[in-house]
Amino acid sequence: MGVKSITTSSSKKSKKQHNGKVKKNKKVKKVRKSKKPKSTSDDNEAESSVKDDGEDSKKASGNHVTADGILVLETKSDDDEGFDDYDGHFDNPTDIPSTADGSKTPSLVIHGNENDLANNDDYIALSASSEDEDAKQKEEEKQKKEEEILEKKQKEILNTDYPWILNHDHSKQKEISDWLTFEIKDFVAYISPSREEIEVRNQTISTIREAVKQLWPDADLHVFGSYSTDLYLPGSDIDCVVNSELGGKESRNNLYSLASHLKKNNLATEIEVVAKARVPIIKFVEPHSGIHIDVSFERTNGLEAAKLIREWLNDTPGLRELVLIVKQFLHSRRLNNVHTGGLGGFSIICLVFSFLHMHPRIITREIDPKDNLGVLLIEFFELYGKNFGYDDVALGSSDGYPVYFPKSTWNAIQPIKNPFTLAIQDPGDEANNISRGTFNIRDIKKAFAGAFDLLTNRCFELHSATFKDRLGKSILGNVIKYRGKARDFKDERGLVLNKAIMENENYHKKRSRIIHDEEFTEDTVTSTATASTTEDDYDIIEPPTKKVKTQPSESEAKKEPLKEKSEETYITISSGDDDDEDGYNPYSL
Ligand SMILES: Nc1ncnc2c1ncn2[C@@H]1O[C@H](COP(=O)(O)OP(=O)(O)OP(=O)(O)O)[C@@H](O)[C@H]1O
Ligand SMILES: [Mg+2]
Repeated sequence: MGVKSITTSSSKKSKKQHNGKVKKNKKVKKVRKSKKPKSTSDDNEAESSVKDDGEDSKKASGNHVTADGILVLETKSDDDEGFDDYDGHFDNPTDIPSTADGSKTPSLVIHGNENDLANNDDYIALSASSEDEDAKQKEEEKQKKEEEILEKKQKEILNTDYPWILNHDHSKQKEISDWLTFEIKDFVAYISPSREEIEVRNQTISTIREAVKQLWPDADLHVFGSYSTDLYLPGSDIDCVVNSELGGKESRNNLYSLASHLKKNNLATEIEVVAKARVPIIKFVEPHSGIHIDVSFERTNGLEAAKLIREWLNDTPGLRELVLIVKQFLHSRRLNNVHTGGLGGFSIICLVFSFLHMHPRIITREIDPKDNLGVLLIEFFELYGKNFGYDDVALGSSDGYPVYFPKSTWNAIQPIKNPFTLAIQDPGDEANNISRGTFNIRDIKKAFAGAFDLLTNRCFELHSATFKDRLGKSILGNVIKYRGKARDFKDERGLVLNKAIMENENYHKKRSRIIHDEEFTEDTVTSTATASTTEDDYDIIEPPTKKVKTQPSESEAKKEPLKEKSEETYITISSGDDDDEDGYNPYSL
């Protein structure tokens, strides 16, 4: 089922606009990264090697470089992070003016077939044979010309910002919304990982894990975040966590020990130790792959979240596509970095998940999300750019499904100093607002609203253009750009195993076995105790606390239409232990 027109009216779940009384954001302190730290006595013990490094260390911030070249950040800013040469400015490839205030957005309805080829003087009359040949020749010439124009335009865009349209021309689509849907799919295919990229990530994780185990035999390294959910862009970092039997690896000294150990083994450059943060981490670049790695310590919440997000992906068609587009959109505007008030990957996932699960036309099965990604993207921008009531509404979940609730009833975030903030309840911890760092919601909202205007204007413009003028044009290119290394369009996630996913599945399987075994032991102990005390009629034995698995609720049953269609291409890869899979299938997404 496809939607054949774009309307602006369907996603007005909350019409409350912010009141405009927004305090100016505090300026974020910039901390200069030490790109080429001086390498000195590598042999020093990590703990003792934390020394002052001249003038830098005298800064009030307390940031300094250790003797073995590790940057220690007492305060942290990541605003120079990024994986390509984005300039942070919005370069509109078509120079279509945006309706700056976003208030007068035209309602967009695509009419009949004015642009059909049949209306473009393509009619060839049947008559005498010489005329036939003439007409045929003319037609061939015309086609040749069109191909030349397309080729020329495609050559031009090689150096521009929307390479996903190369050899993927959808300009002849009757419905503009379908054109945008195809472009979104092409973009996702374009940035999806190749076999080599997955292998490099797998290898990188293995190498770091070995090094961690070498230093701490009681510890292991697990991956969470976008690599373990297949929601990574080509340059995304890998989020890892070190957990240990003895615990305590998050101590300041241990952080330095690991940083130093990785450096000595040539496994880390550009190392930063963020020891004082709420979640202490080490950040570095693995030099062989060039991948940015974040390592946190002694936590399991990210591992839980990874499993949950994979379940969301399985149950929510369109989630992966829209998340990747929104990530890229925010990245190219440098609005994705939580350290500078941006919107992080986890928050983006929650916003899109909530949007899709509460969309009236998806709930009622009126539309198939995969066939309507274009309309949905526009409506996502409309909702969070124009209509969402940031002042009053929080996003949360109930029975595993997203809900809205009043911010005023969320005790954990009281008192609310600035009402114009995004509040998203962590699905794994109801006291945690995962978007509390997103203090720049004003710019994010503005960017979303601008994207809505740009996309709808572009759709209008291309709708009334001739097919000749549409050739080589992009709709999506009006709001996102990609300036990484040239890529092919191969999504090879089905060809090679993503070890982070497999290991996360194994981790959860193992954990549920442990819980089961514990319960079983408790049951056995209890029944033994019961048996041995049967003669003692008055001994009351408390039943063991059971971990109750939630039954699917009524609302879950209603959500059935969001389940992925089974006729999709399905390639399974054996992880060596079939039992350990949680049903995640990259090619069904
Ligand atoms: N504010 C937060 N509170 C609790 N956990 C968080 C928070 N932010 C991130 N996390 C955890 O860290 C993981 C990675 O978060 P992140 O924002 O880096 O998203 P990501 O999917 O890895 O995106 P990206 O590819 O942009 O890095 C999340 O899946 C979540 O488990
Ligand atoms: Mg991440």
